[in-house]
Amino acid sequence: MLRIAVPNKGSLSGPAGDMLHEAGYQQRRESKELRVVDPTNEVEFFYLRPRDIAIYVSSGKLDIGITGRDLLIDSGADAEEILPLGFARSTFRFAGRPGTADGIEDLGGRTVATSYEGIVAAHLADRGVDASVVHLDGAVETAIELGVAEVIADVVETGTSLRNAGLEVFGEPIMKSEAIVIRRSGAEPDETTEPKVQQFLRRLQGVLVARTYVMMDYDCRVEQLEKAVALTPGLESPTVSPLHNEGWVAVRAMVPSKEAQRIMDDLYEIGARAILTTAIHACRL
Ligand SMILES: Nc1ncnc2c1ncn2[C@@H]1O[C@H](COP(=O)(O)OP(=O)(O)OP(=O)(O)O)[C@@H](O)[C@H]1O
Ligand SMILES: O=P(O)(O)OC[C@H]1O[C@H](OP(=O)(O)OP(=O)(O)O)[C@H](O)[C@@H]1O
Ligand SMILES: [Mg+2]
Repeated sequence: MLRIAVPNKGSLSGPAGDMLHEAGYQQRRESKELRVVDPTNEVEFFYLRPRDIAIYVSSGKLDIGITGRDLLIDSGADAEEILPLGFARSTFRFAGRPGTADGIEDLGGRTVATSYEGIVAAHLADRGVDASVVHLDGAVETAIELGVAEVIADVVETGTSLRNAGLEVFGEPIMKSEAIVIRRSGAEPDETTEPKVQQFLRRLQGVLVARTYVMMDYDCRVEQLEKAVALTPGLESPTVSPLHNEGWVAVRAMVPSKEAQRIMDDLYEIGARAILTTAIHACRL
């Protein structure tokens, strides 16, 4: 059985469970379950604290795990990213009261509060800045008002938490993060688990593609086909079928969902008709 670590709480937990469910895996029914065995797919899921997942995976006790890129780097664990998953996107940044600092070069001799001590200490050391780092478990924004630190380094998504605390980001972003699949670094591919790992990754990739692409169908005149195909090149190449009406063809291709409306407008402009899109529920590329 493939042994997989899944976040049990926090921002990663809900979307990770949804993605695994969409990929056809059995998931826990209530949030207190620690382990789920999915015998059909020969997979066992362990629900663990997101921060601990890289440690379990690097120890080799679990084959792969889902965590945040920032958590992986912060842990310093010997594990590597093998697939980005596109959710729990955030940026890790310095912030303080307006006017506190313009960049990292102003942080010498000051105190930075953070839940990601590993990332912050390494970033400061890389740039030769000698600042103290105070570790806090969460609600780091409040550390400034309460005088524990002058500066914080934290996860920023919408910026609402910072605004509510009267803080502003400064300097370059420290890193960009999102949910990722990880495995032990430099692990020798194992004959029995490797095919299962690859199947798991293909399933998740299928979900990512189904979420970001739609299927587009339309009819167009043969003379317009080259222009139409340039607008909808598809992943390999579009399917083109003859229509009963001579001089017309039907075209079918996958297009990025974000661009679907613009592509439909452009196709209409060059004379394509009966343009429609349908959702993709699952796929293997
Ligand atoms: N508001 C957010 N938007 C997007 N991603 C976030 C957000 N807050 C945290 N993350 C991401 O979630 C991961 C941290 O998960 P973790 O469960 O440790 O903290 P959390 O989501 O803040 O939950 P909690 O603080 O309730 O324990 C990191 O990868 C981080 O980048
Ligand atoms: O930019 P925003 O959209 O406001 O999101 C970022 C905030 O979300 C997380 O906090 P969470 O609610 O998890 O509380 P925590 O600080 O205690 O972890 C993170 O630590 C930031 O504080
Ligand atoms: Mg949090």
